[in-house]
Amino acid sequence: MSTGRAIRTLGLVHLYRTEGYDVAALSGVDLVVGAGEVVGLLGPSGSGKSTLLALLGGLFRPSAGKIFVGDHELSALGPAALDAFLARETSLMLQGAQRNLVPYLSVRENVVFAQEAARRLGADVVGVGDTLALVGATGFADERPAHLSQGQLQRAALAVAMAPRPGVLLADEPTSALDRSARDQVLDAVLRVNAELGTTVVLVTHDPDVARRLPRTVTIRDGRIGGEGRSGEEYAVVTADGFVPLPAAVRESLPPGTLLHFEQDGGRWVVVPEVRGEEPGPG
Ligand SMILES: Nc1ncnc2c1ncn2[C@@H]1O[C@H](COP(=O)(O)OP(=O)(O)OP(=O)(O)O)[C@@H](O)[C@H]1O
Repeated sequence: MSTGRAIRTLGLVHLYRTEGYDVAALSGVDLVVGAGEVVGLLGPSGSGKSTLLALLGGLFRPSAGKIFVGDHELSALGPAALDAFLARETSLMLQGAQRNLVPYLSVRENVVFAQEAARRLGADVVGVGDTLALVGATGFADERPAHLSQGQLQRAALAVAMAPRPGVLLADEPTSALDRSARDQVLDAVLRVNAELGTTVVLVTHDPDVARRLPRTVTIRDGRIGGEGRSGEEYAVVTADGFVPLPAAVRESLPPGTLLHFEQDGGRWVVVPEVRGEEPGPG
């Protein structure tokens, strides 16, 4: 049985360097995901979700900041040690299930292929049949990707991701473009992986129905953490440098430049906007 690994990022910044200008995809993300937790990453298109997931999966290194998976800081590992660590501990399901599968191999052969690659890098892998059964892929294990539905492709990609029994599963929109029944089957499979193996899961989604089934969601906005949802309750999150992004509804009623008082009321903090006209005049 695999043991989920905790994830922690500190001041994560990522710039894409393109010809002529740089794009700041992440501008300081401090995120803690507990071992064995399931977290959904939400946010508008272009807010930085895929970039965050790719950095957690070691696809590329951050421009600044640190990433810890379990006790290891990824940027402190050299290339060979990083490859071996990621092969054992972290699986990244890329957006678009087919990108995770070898097209001329059956689902079973894809899982065997992934296991062999992981074993060469030191992973302790278990039987293929168990992995296929875990994600509900036994019934189409001998089919090639071209013969599978979109939902089956996602479960096949999940089987490949789980082949090395990683401590962390990262999934980029595994339920997008699926009908409701296929979406529920994929989400059920991901949640079963978490429940049975204790794998830590971070999953990007745009789907409010998927988000509602997750115990915790983190919203990325403009490359930062813009808020969190816990069992349906929405929260603002204080960043490591003391900033609090205002929820969208609050922002609409507080234009830029609004002055705020923070007043203590028993055990609570109350935020009181300065009423216009009460500012002290000159002299
Ligand atoms: N390879 C790249 N080169 C240059 N800019 C990029 C690259 N990849 C992403 N970006 C930019 O970085 C920002 C964050 O992109 P990212 O794909 O992480 O967002 P996202 O929240 O996952 O979006 P979506 O929901 O549309 O997938 C965007 O402004 C995007 O245009």
